[in-house]
Amino acid sequence: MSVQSNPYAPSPNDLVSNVGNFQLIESTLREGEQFANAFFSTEKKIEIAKALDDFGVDYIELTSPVASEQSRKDCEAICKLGLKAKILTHIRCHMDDARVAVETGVDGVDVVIGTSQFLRQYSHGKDMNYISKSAVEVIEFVKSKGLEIRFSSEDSFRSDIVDLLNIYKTVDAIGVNRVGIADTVGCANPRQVYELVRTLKSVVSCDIECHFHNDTGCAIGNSYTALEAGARLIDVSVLGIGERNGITSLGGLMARMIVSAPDYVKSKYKLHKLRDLENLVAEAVEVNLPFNNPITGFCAFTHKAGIHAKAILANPSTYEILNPSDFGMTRYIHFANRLTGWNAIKSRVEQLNLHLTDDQIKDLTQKIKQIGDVRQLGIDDVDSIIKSYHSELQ
Ligand SMILES: CC(=O)SCCNC(=O)CCNC(=O)[C@H](O)C(C)(C)COP(=O)(O)OP(=O)(O)OC[C@H]1O[C@@H](n2cnc3c(N)ncnc32)[C@H](O)[C@@H]1OP(=O)(O)O
Ligand SMILES: O=C(O)CCC(=O)C(=O)O
Ligand SMILES: [Zn+2]
Repeated sequence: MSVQSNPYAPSPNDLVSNVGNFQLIESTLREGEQFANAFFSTEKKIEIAKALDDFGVDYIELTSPVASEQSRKDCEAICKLGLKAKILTHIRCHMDDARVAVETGVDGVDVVIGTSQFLRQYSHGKDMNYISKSAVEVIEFVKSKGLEIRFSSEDSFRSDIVDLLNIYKTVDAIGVNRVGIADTVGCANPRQVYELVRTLKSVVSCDIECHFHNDTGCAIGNSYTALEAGARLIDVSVLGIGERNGITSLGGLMARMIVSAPDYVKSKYKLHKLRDLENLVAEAVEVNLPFNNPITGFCAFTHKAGIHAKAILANPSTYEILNPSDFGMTRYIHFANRLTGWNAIKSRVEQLNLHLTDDQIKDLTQKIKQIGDVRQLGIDDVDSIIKSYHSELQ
C-alpha cells in the first residue's frame, strides 16, 4: 500500500500556515476565572498551574494583579513556582496597572484595550489617539523592565480596520513581542478570521496571537483558521471556561490539531494528562465534563449502531479520526441496544469466552433486538440473554 500524505495537514507549499508550529497561551487562571462559577483559592490556582505546566502549555496567563490584593499575591506565588511555562498577567492599557504588573515577577504582560466603537464609547471612553499614546507608554515601560509584552485590541472584529492596522503598526514599530486579535463577543466567522489575520500579517513583523469567544460556536474553527492564516499563538482554557460560554477549549483544540499536526502535538503535549486536567478544573468550578466534550466526553469513543460497530471492529479508522489511545482513553462498542448487529454480538460472545456459530449469533441477535424493542437494555441484561441462549444449546 502506498504511503499517503496527511490530507488534513497544511500543504507544504503553504508558507504562512502555523498549523504545525503553534503555541498555547493557557488562560484558565485569567479568562477562566471570569467563568460564572469560578472561584480559585491560592492552593487551587497553584495546583492548576502545575498541571497546565506538566501538560506542556507554553504560557500561563493570570488574572490582573490589580483585580484584588489576593490576585496580586497569587500571581507572585505562581511566578515563584519555577514552572517551565512562561507566566503572563493580563492588564488594562494603563500605567497604573503596568506598574503593579511588572513587580509581580511575571515573564510577560498581556495588555488589552477596546478599539471598537462600542467599547470606545461605553467602556473606557477614549479615542484612537489616546489609545495609541497610552499603548506606546505602557509597551515602552514594560520593555524597559526586560519583560515580554503583548498588545491586543479588544473586540477586534467590530473595530475599524484602518484604526486596527494603524495601532498594530505603531506597536510593532516599537518592538512589541506579539499583537493580539480578540473576538470578544464571538461574532467572527472563519472567513473573516482568515482575512483579518492575513491582512495583519502583511503589516506587522511580530507574532500574532488570537483569542476567540464561543458565543456562536466558532471558537475552535476560528482558532484553526487563524493558525492557517499565520497566527502563531492561540488563547485557550480548560473546558473553554470564561466569560459567558467561554473561549476555545484546550481539549477541543488538541482534538483539532492532532489531526492536522500529529507529530508536533504528540511530541509537545502530554495528551494522556488531558482527562485529569479537565477533571481538576471541572471539580474546581463545580461542573460536569460535557457529555459531548471532544476526547473526554463519556461517549467520545463509543460506537453504537450495528453498521458502525462492524466496521470499527474490522478497522477503527472507519469511524474514528482520533485514536483514543493517544489520550489514554479506550473505545467502547455499545452492543446492548436494538440498533446492534450480529458482528457486535459476536464480539461480545467471544469476550465472554463462549462459542456459537455465525447462524446462532444471528438468531441470538434477533432475540436481543426483540427485547430491545420493548425496553432499554443493560450490559448485564444482554450478557444473561447470551449466556442462557448458549446454555440452552448445550
Ligand atoms: C474582555 C476582557 O475579558 S478584558 C479583561 C477583563 N478583566 C477584568 O476585568 C479583571 C477584573 N477586573 C477588576 O477587578 C476591575 O474591573 C478593575 C480592578 C480592573 C477595575 O475596577 P474599577 O476601577 O472599580 O472599574 P470598573 O471595573 O467599574 O470599570 C472599568 C474601568 O476600567 C477602564 N477600562 C476598561 N478597559 C480598559 C482598558 N482596556 N484600558 C484602560 N482602561 C480601561 C474603564 O474606563 C473603567 O474606568 P473608570 O472607573 O474610570 O470608568
Ligand atoms: O487580551 C486579549 O487579547 C483578550 C481579552 C479578552 O478576554 C477578550 O477580548 O475577550
Ligand atoms: Zn475573552
